[in-house]
This record gives sequence, C-alpha cells and structure tokens, in this order.
Amino acid sequence: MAVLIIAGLDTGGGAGLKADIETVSALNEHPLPVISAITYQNPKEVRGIFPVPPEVIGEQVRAVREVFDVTAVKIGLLHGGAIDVVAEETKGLTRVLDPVIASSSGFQFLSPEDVDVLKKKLVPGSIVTPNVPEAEALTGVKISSVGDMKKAVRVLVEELDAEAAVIKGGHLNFTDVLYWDGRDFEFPGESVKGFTHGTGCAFSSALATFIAKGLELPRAVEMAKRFVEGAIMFSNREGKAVNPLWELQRDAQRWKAMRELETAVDKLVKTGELLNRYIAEVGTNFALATDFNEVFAVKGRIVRYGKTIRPVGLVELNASDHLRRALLKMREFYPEVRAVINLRYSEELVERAEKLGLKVSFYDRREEPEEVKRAERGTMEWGIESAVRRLGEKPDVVYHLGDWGKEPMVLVFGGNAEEVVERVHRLIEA
Ligand SMILES: Nc1ncnc2c1ncn2[C@@H]1O[C@H](COP(=O)(O)OP(=O)(O)O)[C@@H](O)[C@H]1O
Ligand SMILES: Cc1ncc(COP(=O)(O)O)c(N)n1
Repeated sequence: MAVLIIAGLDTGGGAGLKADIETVSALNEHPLPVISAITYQNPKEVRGIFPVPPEVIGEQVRAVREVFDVTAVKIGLLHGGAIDVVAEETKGLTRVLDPVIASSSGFQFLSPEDVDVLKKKLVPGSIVTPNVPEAEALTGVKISSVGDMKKAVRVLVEELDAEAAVIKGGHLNFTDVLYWDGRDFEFPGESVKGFTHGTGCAFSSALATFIAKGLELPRAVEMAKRFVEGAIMFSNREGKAVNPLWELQRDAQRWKAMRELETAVDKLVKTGELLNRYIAEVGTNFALATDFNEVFAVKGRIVRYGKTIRPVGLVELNASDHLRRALLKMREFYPEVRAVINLRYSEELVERAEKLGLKVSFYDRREEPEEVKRAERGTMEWGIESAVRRLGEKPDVVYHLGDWGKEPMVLVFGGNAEEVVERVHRLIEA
C-alpha cells in the first residue's frame, strides 16, 4: 500500500521526511515522499528553511496521486504559502496532520498568522496530532494535566472541526489522549530513555500507515505509540534522534549475534578436553552484545562433562546476568568490546596472558565499598570500572581473586566472539 507523505527535509537526518520514509518502509508499506521545504538543521539547531514553491508541491502530489492508489496522507512541516495547495491537493484522503509549529530545539517554523491559516484550511477534516505546546497554540487551552488534554482535544474536534485529535504527552506525562467519534481515549505510557528528536514525525507517519492498513483509529494510535517507544529505546546515537528502523535492525542484529555466538561456542567445545580444567565451578558462560546492547549467552552455562565440556542450553538473549553486566560496563568505556567469557582463575592463566601481550587488569573485592556490597547487583559494574581505571587503557583480561563464598575468576574480553575464542585458545595453548 502507498502512503503519501508531505513533509520537510531535515539535513541532520533525524526528523521530517527521512524519518517518515523510514517509518512507512519499516512498517512494510510504500512511502510517497513529497517535499514541502528544505531545512538547514543539525541535531543542535535549525538554521533556516527554504520553502518549496506551492506549485511545485502541487505537481509532486498530482504526479503520484494519478498513479498510486493512495488512501492516507501524513502532513508534516509546511510553510505559510503551502497550506492552501496542500488542503486542495489532499482532498478525499484520510489526512493525518502533524501541526509542526516549532522544532524541539526552538526554531519557529510557522508564524501566528500561518497557524491561523492552518486552523482554518487544514485542521477541519484532518486527524490532528499536536504535542502539548502545539495543542495550546491551536486551542488556547493551557495544558498541564490529562484533564486539560481532554478539554483541548474536544476543542480541536468540536470547535475547529478536526475529524479526530490526538494530543501527545511527550512534553508532559507520556499519556496521549485521543478524541474520536464523540468520546476520548487515554493511552498511558512510561518514559523511555533515548533521543526524542523526530518522535512527532515518526508518530504521525506510523499513524497514517496503520490507518492505511485499515486499523480503527484507537488501535492505530496505540500501535503508533508503541512503535515510537521502540524508536526512542533503540534510538539513533549518530543522528541524536529516533530510529524508525529499530525493529528491523534489532532483529537483524539478534540473528547475527546468535549465529556468531553459536559458532564460537561450537569451536570452544571442539577443544573441550583442554578447556575442561578452566571451566568455573559455577559454570562458564560466553556473552556477546549487539550494537543495541542486547546480550546473548548460553542458557544454563557451559559446564564440565566427563573429560570435555558442554553447553547446557541454547544461545539465548539475556541468558547471563553477570556477564551481561560486565560486558555492558566495559562497553561504556570501550564500545568496540562485544564479547566476554569467564574462566576459572589460575595464576598460570594470568601469567600466560601477560606473556602473550594481552592487557591484564584486576579488581579486589576487599576494596569494594560497603554500599555497593550491600546492593549486591552493583558488584560486577564496580569491579569492571575499577579494573579499567587501574589499568588506564582497555583491558583484554580482567581477573579477581574472590572473596568469602565467591569463586576467583578470569574474564577474557574481545571485539567479537571469534576473537575471544582465539584468545582462549592461545591462553590454554590449544
Ligand atoms: N521520552 C519518551 N518516552 C516515551 N514516550 C515518549 C517520550 N517522548 C515522547 N514520547 C511519545 O512519542 C510520541 C510523540 O510525542 P511528542 O514528543 O510529545 O511529540 P513531538 O515530537 O511532536 O513533540 C507520543 O506518543 C509520546 O507519548
Ligand atoms: C523538517 C522537520 N520536520 C519536523 C521537525 C520537528 O521535529 P522535532 O520536534 O523533533 O524538532 C523538524 N525539526 N524538522
């Protein structure tokens, strides 16, 4: 199905047309991108806007509407001169209107006069999706609670003739409120950590796409909200913005990481007789992180099995809590480190690591502050951090000598699972 998008270009690759194209594509529909304005912006600031002439916007829309079977359109950033044309050219479509008035960095895209034209020409008949400040600007209702949001959505529909309205709570309490078909609907949400530049764009294009797929409005709003939560959680660090491709990228990375770790575990098992005596009493595990910091390991760990070794279960997500925390802490300092294994401590192992030129550091649990000890779950993080600081550069191997009831251990890190296997093989002279 084709979804029409009329929006502005964000040169920073965070919001606008690029986020919209990715959103529609990620949801498996075909985007028809019509450009309304070129903005010169980066994640810090919007420097300016070059409006595409209204007749050029009209030509773009006509070119695709004549050929594609379009039912829904998402309208994002416009400029004063474009509002009339867009209203005219989108007649007969289900219109999702994201009334972009200002950027999150504070640049004013529409003047108060433009906002008046938008209210008269485009809000009527559209499904409007303002954020809190935009809803205030459109309705004059001051919004500081869900109760206020409910008042304002009604104004948008009953006084400004919108077909429906969703006020988004990203600037308030993460609850979105929809008014449709004579009643309101609440969509509560939790705060998600990540970049939020482009959330409004992703939300409105996801909404238009779910509508094009035939979902009823409340369900489409729910799905769009969940989509945006993922796009924040797995956000685009480079662009400091949402990542509409999150689900595809996450799943592709999971698949690759699983294969990589399975292959590496097989290799280790092949040298099981040599490794047997280095397997920790509590079991050895082998963990691998994706770029999104999801960590795979062996369910049930790798254990001694007669003279050799054996993985108890399959490679799974979150199958090791300890190694996951060690690896994620190490990645805070050295993001290129992706894999780690724990082996039973022995002096000869540490000496051999040093002889091989690996960078070795350690932590001493007796130095662990009382409050970290009491919290229990912070020990691993504290240990890795203290080992990193002690060495002053990236450690390849971190050991600790144990404590009451804690087995001494050697952690071997690497840039990928294969590198960890190679290091282990050199250490045990396989
Ligand atoms: N930090 C966050 N955690 C979870 N959801 C968020 C967060 N920020 C925004 N959202 C959600 O993202 C969508 C877009 O909201 P909002 O950020 O208010 O729009 P805009 O980008 O237009 O300012 C809404 O569904 C909102 O609830
Ligand atoms: C081209 C374009 N469209 C929309 C936004 C709003 O996004 P945000 O509120 O995250 O700045 C933007 N900054 N640029």
